[in-house]
Amino acid sequence: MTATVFIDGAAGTTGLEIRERLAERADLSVVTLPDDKRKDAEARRQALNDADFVILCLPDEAAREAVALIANPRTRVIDASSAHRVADGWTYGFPELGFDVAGAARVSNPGCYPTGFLASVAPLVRAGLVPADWPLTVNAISGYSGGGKALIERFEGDDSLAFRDYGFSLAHKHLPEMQRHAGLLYPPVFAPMVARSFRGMIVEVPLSLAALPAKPTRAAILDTLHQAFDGQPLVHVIADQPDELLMTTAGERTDRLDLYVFADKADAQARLVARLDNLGKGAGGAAVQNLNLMAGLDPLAGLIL
Ligand SMILES: NC(=O)C1=CN([C@@H]2O[C@H](COP(=O)(O)OP(=O)(O)OC[C@H]3O[C@@H](n4cnc5c(N)ncnc54)[C@H](OP(=O)(O)O)[C@@H]3O)[C@@H](O)[C@H]2O)C=CC1
Ligand SMILES: CC(=O)N[C@@H](CCC(=O)OP(=O)(O)O)C(=O)O
Repeated sequence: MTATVFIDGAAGTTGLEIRERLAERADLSVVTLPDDKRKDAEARRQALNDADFVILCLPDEAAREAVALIANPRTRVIDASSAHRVADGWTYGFPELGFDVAGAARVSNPGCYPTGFLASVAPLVRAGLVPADWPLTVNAISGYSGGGKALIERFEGDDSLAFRDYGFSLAHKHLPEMQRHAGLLYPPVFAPMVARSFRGMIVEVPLSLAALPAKPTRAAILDTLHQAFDGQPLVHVIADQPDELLMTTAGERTDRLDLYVFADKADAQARLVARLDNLGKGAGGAAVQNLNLMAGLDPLAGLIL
């Protein structure tokens, strides 16, 4: 019998992305609620407990409520929200970093910005090239779909809005997962921004190589990243150093995550740059990848490479 997958929050930005990736699948049966029932607690309780897998594409509070509604011990959960990313009993849904997603009953999808940050930084901390107490910073730019329906409406309802700089409280909700899963003593200083592009994301970590105790070269960093992601179909370590990286207003729909390492000729400074689609490996693509692994299906089914 094919496994059933209930998408809670299927009418939202991430929910729609997941539905599209699962639309042609014969190896899964997708369940969604009709519009007049999608926020009805009883209808959701039933769908949550009837499904083999549920994917939560909800705001954090609604995701916590959904988990509390599940009484069926066989129902396995993938939560796209930030409610459970450092919670006990949950597996962080980043299989390329060694988390055992396939065997997990509760999987929390990484945030979009942390996906880029962790891919660049976690292997370097694990290899001892960046010490756990190093004061890292992250500069990142997201397509406006990263803020869900509300931010899409804001950008698409106001042509004069070009760019948004935010996160000035220095308490962004992604900091705990960045710190925890990179193995850092301190959270990075995080400067997120939004551009007038529907989708797409660039996450950049500047590094003073000369100041680091291990004084790593660009070649050593590339080698560490290559080893970390060798054979991973979604994560690509790119040895080239292009002059520029561009985002278009529509953005590219992809589940790839591309990692670049830029450095000066003397290996004194570097910029680690991750490029992804916030709705791909940053959300919907990662959810489908994790679902494939948990259900023991073709790991790349439905993904956009
Ligand atoms: N957008 C992105 O790039 C990423 C998003 N995420 C996370 O995924 C989750 C969903 O985000 P996103 O799709 O962007 O958000 P959206 O606002 O686009 O969608 C959220 C959906 O949840 C619905 N909803 C809200 N409350 C309830 C409830 N109590 N019961 C049932 N449905 C409810 C909303 O209904 P209505 O349509 O009526 O508003 C909406 O359809 C969030 O936790 C977000 O942080 C994670 C990574 C990246
Ligand atoms: C552009 C924008 O507003 N982005 C969102 C994060 C989107 C996201 O990744 O959601 P998760 O936290 O569930 O991962 C923000 O900064 O709050």
